[in-house]
Amino acid sequence: MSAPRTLYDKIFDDHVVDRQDDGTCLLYIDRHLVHEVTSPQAFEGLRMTGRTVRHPEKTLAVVDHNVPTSKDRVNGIKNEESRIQVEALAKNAADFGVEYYSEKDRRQGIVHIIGPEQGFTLPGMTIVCGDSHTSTHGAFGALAHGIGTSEVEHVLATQTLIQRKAKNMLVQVDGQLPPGVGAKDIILAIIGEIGTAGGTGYVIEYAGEAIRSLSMEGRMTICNMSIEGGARAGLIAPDETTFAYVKDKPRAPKGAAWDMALDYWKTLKTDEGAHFDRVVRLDAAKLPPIVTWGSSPEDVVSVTGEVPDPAKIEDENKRASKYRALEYMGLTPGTKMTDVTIDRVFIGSCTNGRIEDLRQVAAVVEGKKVNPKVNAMIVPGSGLVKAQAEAEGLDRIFIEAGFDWREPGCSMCLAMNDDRLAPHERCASTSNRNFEGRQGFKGRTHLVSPAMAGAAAIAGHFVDIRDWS
Ligand SMILES: CC(C)[C@H](C(=O)O)[C@@H](O)C(=O)O
Ligand code: SF4
Repeated sequence: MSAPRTLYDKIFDDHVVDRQDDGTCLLYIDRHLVHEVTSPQAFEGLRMTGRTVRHPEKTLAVVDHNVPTSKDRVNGIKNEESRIQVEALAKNAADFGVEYYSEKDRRQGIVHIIGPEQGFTLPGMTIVCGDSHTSTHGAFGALAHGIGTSEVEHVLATQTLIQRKAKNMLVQVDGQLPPGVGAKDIILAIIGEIGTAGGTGYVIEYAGEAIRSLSMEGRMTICNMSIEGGARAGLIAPDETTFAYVKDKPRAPKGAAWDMALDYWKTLKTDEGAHFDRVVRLDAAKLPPIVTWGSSPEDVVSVTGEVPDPAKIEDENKRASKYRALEYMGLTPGTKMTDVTIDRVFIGSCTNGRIEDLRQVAAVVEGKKVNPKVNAMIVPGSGLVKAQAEAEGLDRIFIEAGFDWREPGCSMCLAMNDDRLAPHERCASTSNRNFEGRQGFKGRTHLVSPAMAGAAAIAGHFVDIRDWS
């Protein structure tokens, strides 16, 4: 009998092409997603050395970061820098024979949303993209992580990647979530617990009753933010929820191939007694809705709590950095989070731009009006999410409430396109990063769940969604 292995061990082992004595491995890569920001030099490198893309059919390219989210984008992208990057990807994809979704394609969207939608993301696979939130795809029990541009070139040319094995961490979330508390609150609570460096050197497997009860959308929200907890990848073992989501997706296996795939996918779980280098436990039943107060995703507080006082932090450097965060955010210790007013709301991103997220927002805002002091936008994560939302009439609910209903893209998750905060504007955002300047120069970001963002848009300040009616 071989030693019991974790899910991560199994997927890693199944993809090793070569292992050196020092532990350096060459891993086979099953799927490569490409976007416009981190691929131009990679394609240029291939061109300069006269190489081709080794497996174009295992590569999928899409524009997301730079595309405007306004309706008139079909008439061309006005911002020159953005247009150049978008045009470069279109050309590179055509030259190298890679399938490409342009901003005019209804399948276009954020790279981490379209992979799963197309069935390009499947359990047991190794998946890479020149983007840190590639960890999202781990929700399917795939080993998925971000890579740098030189690695993008390496994968394009060889369909392999040089890797060292990471350590195993188990995050066990037991119990059932209370009403109004969701996947976003779980992952913010985990990051609050382990810190943004807590996962460094690990691949995290999320397990436990609360994780099992989540939809694929919720699981993607969790795995998406693994990188914010310092881990390069997060994993959730595939189960019936996963298989039901994947079935009949355009690129999912069909017929006999489906049956064979399913037999394999069912083996993708951590063996009884497998070793984890670190175990973190959380009780879902005790979780409140969470809001970040600072400029790091670990700066979390319950919505019923107050802006914390850094004076209580022992470590001098940490204390100084939290004072700086307070100043940047324009907040005073002791202020109740529900007294913090907001100027903007951003609902979207690869963390929370999927159909279930939008349904949660609709349930909260239906029949209500966005606070007149708030500018609120909803950006579907993909063209297919948008079409689904419109088929369900969610767009009507949003528009009638006074939300701006946009075209798909990364949008205000990061200030790389026209959607951005003005200096000092305060935003309730469903995205994953609240770093200084992330949503615009001097912009102030508070990370929250979709339901909490919807409620904040109506109220004009943070509210405890558990009291919402
Ligand atoms: C632009 C890209 C390289 C970046 C990432 O890697 O994550 C972006 O998607 C982000 O969320 O900051
Ligand atoms: S939505 Fe945000 S986090 Fe996701 S890929 Fe785009 S910029 Fe990165």
